[in-house]
Amino acid sequence: MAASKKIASFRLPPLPTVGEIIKLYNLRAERQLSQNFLLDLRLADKIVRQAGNLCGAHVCEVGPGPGGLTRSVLNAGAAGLLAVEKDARFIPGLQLLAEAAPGKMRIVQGDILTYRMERGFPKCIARKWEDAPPDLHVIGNLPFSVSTPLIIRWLEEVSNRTGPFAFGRTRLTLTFQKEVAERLTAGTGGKQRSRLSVMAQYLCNVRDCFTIPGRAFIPKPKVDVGVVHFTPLVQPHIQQPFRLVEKVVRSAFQFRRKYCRRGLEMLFPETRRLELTEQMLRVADVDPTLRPTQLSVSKFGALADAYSELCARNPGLFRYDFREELRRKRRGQGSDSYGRDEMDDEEECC
Ligand SMILES: C[S@@+](CC[C@H](N)C(=O)[O-])C[C@H]1O[C@@H](n2cnc3c(N)ncnc32)[C@H](O)[C@@H]1O
Repeated sequence: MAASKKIASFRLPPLPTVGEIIKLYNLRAERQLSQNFLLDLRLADKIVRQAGNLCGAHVCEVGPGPGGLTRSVLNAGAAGLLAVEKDARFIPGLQLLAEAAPGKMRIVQGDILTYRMERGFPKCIARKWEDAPPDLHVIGNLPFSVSTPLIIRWLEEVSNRTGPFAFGRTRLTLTFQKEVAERLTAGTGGKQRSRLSVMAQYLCNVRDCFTIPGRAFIPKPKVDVGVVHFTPLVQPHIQQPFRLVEKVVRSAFQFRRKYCRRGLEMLFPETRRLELTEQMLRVADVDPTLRPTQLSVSKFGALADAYSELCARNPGLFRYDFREELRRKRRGQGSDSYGRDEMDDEEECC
């Protein structure tokens, strides 16, 4: 009890402000690296509060940059902070923070896309998947170009219980372009409902915490920023391998504004397309005239189960890729109108 109180009351000693650190080390934001810094420490505290109680917790901060969020994590009483930063220019400023919080902070200069987080924390903090989440949090304000591929990778790792999820149901608190945050949290029938909504929500409890206006960052990005919190579910809503679920969901959203049947057809080779699509929809009890945005996660679960059953009965079906078939057709017959129609209609839905 006394120990946790001591941790809770930790405050960083007086330090140069984030703005002063930026000046001191000449840390001009690199536009091509989409660097936008948060200087307002009250906002940084607000983001960090979304993670929950960090007293005595371990935290991996991705992309600490000049250290605004880093200060908030340390002041929230984290026992151990691992900061993974790609840009070497930020390391001296981060070292200043590490010295001000002795024994609490480690800095890794590296790329979060390749960093092996399993190795970053002591094994003793791991919890069983069914238990409460471990005292490990991932927090970050990353460039949008990194946060979207990263969340897709982390969702796959949730399903495989690897990476940060080798320790249990590790919680994530991350920033995204506002529109992506809305997609991640959009419910069935919602305007922003997309592939990303289904993939995130079948594996995690996803919470859209709040929006930060772009003007809060320096330099100001063109869009506002959404803070999203993820807690992996004990039992995913869909009990099929991640790659299979992704294939079904991706196909359904291929033609976002059309009946879901239209996209799902692309799971099957042309010769058996209508027959197998009809079978899948019947077994899954899904109305073929619903739009993909109108399908709930449980309907996607029924579709994934039905598709898995069909794959078990039709060897080689899972490997079928309609794009390959299109390419073959094009090579054989030149560019045919069927192929062009298919590709023109595709939409970016992630
Ligand atoms: C949008 S800035 C935010 C900086 C700081 N967290 C803040 O809120 O002020 C993104 C930071 O992530 C770093 N970064 C970008 N890509 C990264 C990657 N792949 N791995 C680790 N850090 C990365 C950038 O160098 C930069 O410091």
